[in-house]
Amino acid sequence: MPIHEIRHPLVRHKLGLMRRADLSTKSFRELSQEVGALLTYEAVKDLPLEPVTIRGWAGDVEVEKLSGKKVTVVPILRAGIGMLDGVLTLIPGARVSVVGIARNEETLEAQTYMERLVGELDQRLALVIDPMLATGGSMIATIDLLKRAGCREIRALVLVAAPEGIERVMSAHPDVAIYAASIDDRLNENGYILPGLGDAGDRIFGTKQH
Ligand SMILES: O=P(O)(O)OC[C@H]1O[C@H](OP(=O)(O)OP(=O)(O)O)[C@H](O)[C@@H]1O
Ligand SMILES: O=c1cc[nH]c(=O)[nH]1
Ligand SMILES: [Mg+2]
Repeated sequence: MPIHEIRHPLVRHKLGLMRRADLSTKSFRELSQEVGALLTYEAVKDLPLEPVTIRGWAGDVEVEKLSGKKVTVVPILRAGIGMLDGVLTLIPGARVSVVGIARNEETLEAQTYMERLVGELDQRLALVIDPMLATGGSMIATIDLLKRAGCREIRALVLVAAPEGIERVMSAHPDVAIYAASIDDRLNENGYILPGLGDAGDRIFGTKQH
């Protein structure tokens, strides 16, 4: 499955604002939601529709409505929460499956500490959301557990992705499409994305140590 870098001017502008080191927590949070919504718009552009006839102002008219594809949004704690409301703005009826994963800052290994999935996963499109795809460990662990739970249709939505992480996810899960607002240059020696956004969880939750 391909990687989609969303090169829309609104996405590029908003992501550019997020890269400012002195951006407030409030603005970083708002922009995470906005870019999350714009990524969603792209990621679900093939949702199935069905025709339905309704009574319009000049008589009957055939319109299209979503044919009821079930969706679950899967925020990876913590930072994925920062995109959740943006996704739900466009898909308000989606069920939310929460996965808690923290990266060990020394080994960079993803450690799962919580898993609360909704039902009927075999019938749902899962949209996994996390601002950062760095080594790819957290995303792979999430996709692994969704597949173990029966999910067959999974898409990953991230604000920034590193080429190293994209490659790992694509080779572990070639069926999963990735939607990114930006594919950045590389990882640094601590596993942070360059130029990146810094620690997205800290910036969304305001836990950054000064
Ligand atoms: O691709 P990876 O190398 O796995 O790194 C990316 C992960 O790291 C960050 O989470 P972190 O572990 O810092 O947790 P947090 O969201 O609770 O801050 C980020 O939100 C991703 O989940
Ligand atoms: O650059 C990075 C890498 C992992 N997690 C983050 O929050 N930022
Ligand atoms: Mg963090």
